[in-house]
Amino acid sequence: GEPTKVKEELPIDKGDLLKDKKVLIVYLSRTKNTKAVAEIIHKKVGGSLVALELVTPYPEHYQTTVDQVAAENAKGYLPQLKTRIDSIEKYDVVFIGFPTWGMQLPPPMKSFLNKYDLSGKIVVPFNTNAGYGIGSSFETIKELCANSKVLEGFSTKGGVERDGILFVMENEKETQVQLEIQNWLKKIGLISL
Ligand SMILES: Cc1cc2nc3c(=O)[nH]c(=O)nc-3n(C[C@H](O)[C@H](O)[C@H](O)COP(=O)(O)O)c2cc1C
Repeated sequence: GEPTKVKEELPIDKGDLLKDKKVLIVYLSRTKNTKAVAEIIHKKVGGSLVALELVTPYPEHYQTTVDQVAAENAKGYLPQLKTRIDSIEKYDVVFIGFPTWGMQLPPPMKSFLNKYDLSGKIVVPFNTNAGYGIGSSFETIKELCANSKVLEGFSTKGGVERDGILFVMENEKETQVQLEIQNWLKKIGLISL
């Protein structure tokens, strides 16, 4: 298949935890809210930005996708990833971004964490959701990254696809989320300004 697209950004003001560290930001996004959060983080910490893609994408139809995800979660099914990360071992800090799906970590992220060994790395979760929160997703990351240092994650309200509200990361919401991300990255020691 075609190679995975990786966007590169230079870091601006690395905090102590990021000095001499290589950053990877991997995210899953259907309606681009988590993607927008990933891009804000990328601007602030630099590194490589990668969108997680599947061999067989989920359907366009919302409820069909909800039902498929529920079935996959029930069976522990791990969908096959199209995305391949070149030499995961070279990264020290791995951001993991995803929407809440069925109050869980989405199956593609379970696939990612099953496929790539993040032992010894710093793992940083981030999330968007329809207002019902992160569910069990951050806990699942801790379980699947038992040998990583999992930092405090970031979560914000994104779209509500069920109600036809898709992308919301613009105007005042975008400005607000930029500020929240700035404060969060500072709090966990990844940026200094
Ligand atoms: C299959 C599916 C299941 C979802 N389940 C939940 C949920 O359990 N709780 C919640 O708050 N939002 C849920 N949502 C809404 C998304 O988490 C929310 O719209 C998010 O911002 C989407 O991120 P994205 O734009 O990066 O795809 C679900 C969305 C989809 C498509």
